[in-house]
Amino acid sequence: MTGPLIGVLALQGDVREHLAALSHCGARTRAVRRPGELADLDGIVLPGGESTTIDKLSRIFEVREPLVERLRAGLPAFGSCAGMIMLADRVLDGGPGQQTFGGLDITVRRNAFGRQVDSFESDVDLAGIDGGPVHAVFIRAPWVEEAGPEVQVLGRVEQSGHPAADGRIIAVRQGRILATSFHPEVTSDVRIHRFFLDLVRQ
Ligand SMILES: NC(=O)CC[C@H](N)C(=O)O
Repeated sequence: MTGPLIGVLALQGDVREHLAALSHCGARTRAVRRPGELADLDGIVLPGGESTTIDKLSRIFEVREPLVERLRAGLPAFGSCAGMIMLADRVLDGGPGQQTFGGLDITVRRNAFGRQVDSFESDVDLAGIDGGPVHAVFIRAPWVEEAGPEVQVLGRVEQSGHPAADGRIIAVRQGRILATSFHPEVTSDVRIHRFFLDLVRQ
């Protein structure tokens, strides 16, 4: 049996880390830069990086429109950090003219944790992820400020040592779209990638 074919949008960001985690979990992978590379994908990962840059490059590479269409048509997707921003229908504190691909009925706030807690790590319990909390790495991360009725909240920051961060939504799922504020791809814990592959196979 061959694994599902998962693309990683490879315009900017931590593409290699996602490719490695997906391969480790048995997926076939493809770095995606051009529209034609979307054709036969079973799912796509939008990496962490810089959402304003990914937005601009997606238009320059003319991959934005076909990707938005595939997402609307139900292509399963997982976005981490900047990838979460790209999947959000609404962004607060976006760059000038910043656009997203959309797909998740959420409002995200960019760089939400602010200067005091710019980057931090915290153990978080996530619904649907067995085997104990996930060690979450946040790097100038967004949080989910509002989530629509179809969105399942999978996790929040708890007891991080940063009162301003505690209680904030940092992992969500809507149908077969998954997003985390943090970067599972920079740790050796592949449970979230496995969870995504289970969504793809559903
Ligand atoms: N680590 C990240 O992906 C940071 C996201 C970045 N702050 C953005 O706005 O896109």
